[in-house]
Amino acid sequence: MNVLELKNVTKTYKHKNANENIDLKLESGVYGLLGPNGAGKSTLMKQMATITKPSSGKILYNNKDIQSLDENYRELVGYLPQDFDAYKNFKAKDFLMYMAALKGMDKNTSKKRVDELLKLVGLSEVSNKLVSKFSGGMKRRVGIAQALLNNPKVLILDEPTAGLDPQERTRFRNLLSQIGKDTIVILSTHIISDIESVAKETIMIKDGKVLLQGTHKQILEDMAGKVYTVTTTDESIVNEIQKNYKVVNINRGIEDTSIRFISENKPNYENIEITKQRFEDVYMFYFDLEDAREV
Ligand SMILES: Nc1ncnc2c1ncn2[C@@H]1O[C@H](COP(=O)(O)OP(=O)(O)OP(=O)(O)O)[C@@H](O)[C@H]1O
Repeated sequence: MNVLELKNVTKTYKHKNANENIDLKLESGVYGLLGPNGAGKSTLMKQMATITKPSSGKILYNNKDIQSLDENYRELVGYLPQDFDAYKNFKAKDFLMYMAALKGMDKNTSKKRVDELLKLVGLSEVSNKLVSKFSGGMKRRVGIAQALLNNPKVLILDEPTAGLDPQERTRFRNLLSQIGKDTIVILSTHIISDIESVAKETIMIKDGKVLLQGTHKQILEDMAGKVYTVTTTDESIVNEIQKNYKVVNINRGIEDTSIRFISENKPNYENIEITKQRFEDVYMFYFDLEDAREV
C-alpha cells in the first residue's frame, strides 16, 4: 500500500489562505501539479514534505497522520525544494555523501547509491567537480539526485525542470516514468509539456484551491467543443474575438488570419470551425497562457 491522502487541508499565512480545503488522494504514479505563480503549489508540497504543518485538516500516509508518523514518514520522503541550492563548495559526489549521512544512511550503502544516482542524472563524469562550477541545469540534477538518495516512496519535486535544457528535460521525464512505477511522485510546474507526457494525472490549482484532478484524457474530454478557430481577412473580427474571448493563438498569414479561442457556446462567425482541443487550451481556459509554454 502506498497512499497519500490530504483531507480538507488549509494553510493560512497572515489571514490569507495559501491552500484552502484541499482534498486529494495520491497513489503510486506521477502527478503533475499545475498552476500559475502564487497558486499555492509550493505551500502544498511543503506540507506533504512535513516542512510546514497544515493550519487545519490532515495528511495521511497509508491511513496514518504524517505528523504522528514523524521520522517513520520522513524516511520515506524525497524532497526537492523550489529554492534548493547545493553547498557550492562541495564536489558533487561529496555533497551527495553528506546528504546521505544527514539522512542516516550507512557509508557503504551511500557510496553505492551515490554512484548509481550520479549515473542516473548524468553527472558521473563531473562527480569530482565543485558544484559552484555547475550550470543551473546541472545543479538542479544534483538536487534531483539528493531527493532520490533514500529510494523514497513519496517523491516531492518543486519545479524540478527549472533551468533544464530540452535534452535534460527528456532524460528527466524518462527517469520519472521509471520511478513512478512504485513511488508517489508529485511534481509542480507551470510548463505544460513537462507533465503532458509523463503524468498519470494532473492536478490544477488556482488561488489555493484544487480546480480539477484527472487524467489527460479526462481533462481534454471536458474541453471538447469549446475550442474554435475563425479564419478571416477582417481585422475588426480579430479584434472583437480578442476582446470577448480567451484567445489561445493568432496566426497571421499572408492572405488571412486564423484565431484560435475558447468559448462555452458556438459564436456566430463566418468560417468558424470547432478545433481539436489541446492541453494548452485547457490551461488557457482556467488560467492565462503567458507562462504555460516551454521556453
Ligand atoms: N511563508 C509565507 N508567508 C506568507 N505568505 C506566504 C508564505 N509562503 C507562501 N505565501 C503566500 O501563499 C501564496 C501561495 O504561495 P506558493 O509559494 O505556495 O505558490 P506557488 O504556486 O508555489 O507559486 P510559484 O509558482 O510562484 O512558486 C502566495 O500568495 C504567497 O505569497
